[in-house]
Amino acid sequence: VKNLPPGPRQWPIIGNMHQMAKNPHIAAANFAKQYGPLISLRLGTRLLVVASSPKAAMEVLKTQDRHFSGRSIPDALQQSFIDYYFVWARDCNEHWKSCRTLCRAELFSAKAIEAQSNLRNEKLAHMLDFLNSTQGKVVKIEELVFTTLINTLSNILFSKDFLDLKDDETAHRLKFGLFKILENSVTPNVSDFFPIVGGLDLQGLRKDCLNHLDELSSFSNTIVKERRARITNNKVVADHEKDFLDLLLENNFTTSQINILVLELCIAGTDTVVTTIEWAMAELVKNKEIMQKVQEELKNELNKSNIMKSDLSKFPYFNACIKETLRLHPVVPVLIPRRAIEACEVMNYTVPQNAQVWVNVWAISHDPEVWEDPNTFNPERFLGSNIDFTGHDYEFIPFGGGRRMCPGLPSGVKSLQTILAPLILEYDWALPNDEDPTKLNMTEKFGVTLQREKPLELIFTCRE
Ligand code: HEM
Repeated sequence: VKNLPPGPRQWPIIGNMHQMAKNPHIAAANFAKQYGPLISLRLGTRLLVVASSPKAAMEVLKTQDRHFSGRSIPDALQQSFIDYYFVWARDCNEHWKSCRTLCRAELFSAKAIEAQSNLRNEKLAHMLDFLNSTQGKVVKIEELVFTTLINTLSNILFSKDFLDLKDDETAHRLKFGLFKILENSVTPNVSDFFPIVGGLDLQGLRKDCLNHLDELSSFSNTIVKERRARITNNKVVADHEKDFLDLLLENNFTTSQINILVLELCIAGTDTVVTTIEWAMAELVKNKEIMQKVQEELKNELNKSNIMKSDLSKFPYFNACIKETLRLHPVVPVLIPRRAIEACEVMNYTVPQNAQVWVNVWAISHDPEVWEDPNTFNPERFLGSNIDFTGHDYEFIPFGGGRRMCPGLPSGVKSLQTILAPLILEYDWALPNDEDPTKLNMTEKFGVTLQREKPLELIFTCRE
């Protein structure tokens, strides 16, 4: 193809694979410094185009949104039976559209979020009770938050808890399974780079995914079957008692379609929020003055008895801390890769059909030409600023933008606010073994979600 975006020299057969191995978001950011905001790289037979400036991001997510609305299904998810399709892994087809429309109306609209608030508060109260009973002990933040989120979600979907806070083992199994599906689908896979060997599944990722998909489907399978039986027995449920499962059944979703959508929501809606909360808490432990400031802001108006009923979006500094966490630690660092469904022109270059396209949110967030002192956690930068993550300010796009933007944004933000606020207001946090917070290790580990290399552990003490 003529007129491709510029990029580093490509080696025979492997192209640039060896240069992108460990931290591809950082490698791509470094190439962008050398070759410009739109670059091309080759990973085996696959062409990868990376957008790394607000303008290039706008071209991908707005100007050419339709052209870049495709996804490539990772080989690990190419299962032989077609019912196993993840909405995020598919092109914008009819099923994708109906899932998004239904989710938007029934899970993520302002009305839906309001209707979920009692449930959310109930699960939050369980979390705080659990913390009160483990005072002085080391708590793994990811497990605590994961169980709380999964139970909130499973109640919204099915009116049932999936997990028990005291049952580490099942929580661990579920979390591990969800994580493995996600990890397998982004692990560099020879089958993706050289489709000619795809059928061989040389790394066994496809098989491993299938095993986890099967195991995890069993969590929802039984529930779906019971519900179908109830409907067949003509048990009438009042509209206000219907949950998301009732709606899916009314909309003629098959059991496999339901299983996969549930899994999808669990994968997309837990890891992202858990990781962001971990980063936010790590930054607040590390930056004592910021923590004091946000505590003061919340303390002025909130206490144990009114916190669950309050509108948490009205606390500017608290929300600036959330935004700054999403800026400095964008949890989906290169968005979910897009695929060009047709060739198109971007910034005077040609992006051929089927090229994979990344928007390097991490690079934009860490670019000193876009953000002053970009590596410092400084919530103040968002005070008095209109910049928001709604997908229109291309310097700050942690939820992506355009037609494939994260549909779960309202729910994700609500979870971040409702989980963080009581933890900040009601507890003092300390690191285990009297570790010095200013020296807390902040190393990242690349994946679909940019996690902490070392999971965060804290000891909570109730504040008076
Ligand atoms: C801090 C929280 C979250 C962040 C930062 C986040 C970020 C993202 C990003 C960057 C994308 C890709 C967008 C693109 O390609 O332009 C995405 C897609 C998606 N997210 Fe989220 N997300 C979060 C929470 C959630 C929640 C709570 C749910 C649901 C319960 C969810 C469901 C989805 C789904 C289904 C997609 C795929 C959309 C599609 O392909 O059309 N996310 N998210």
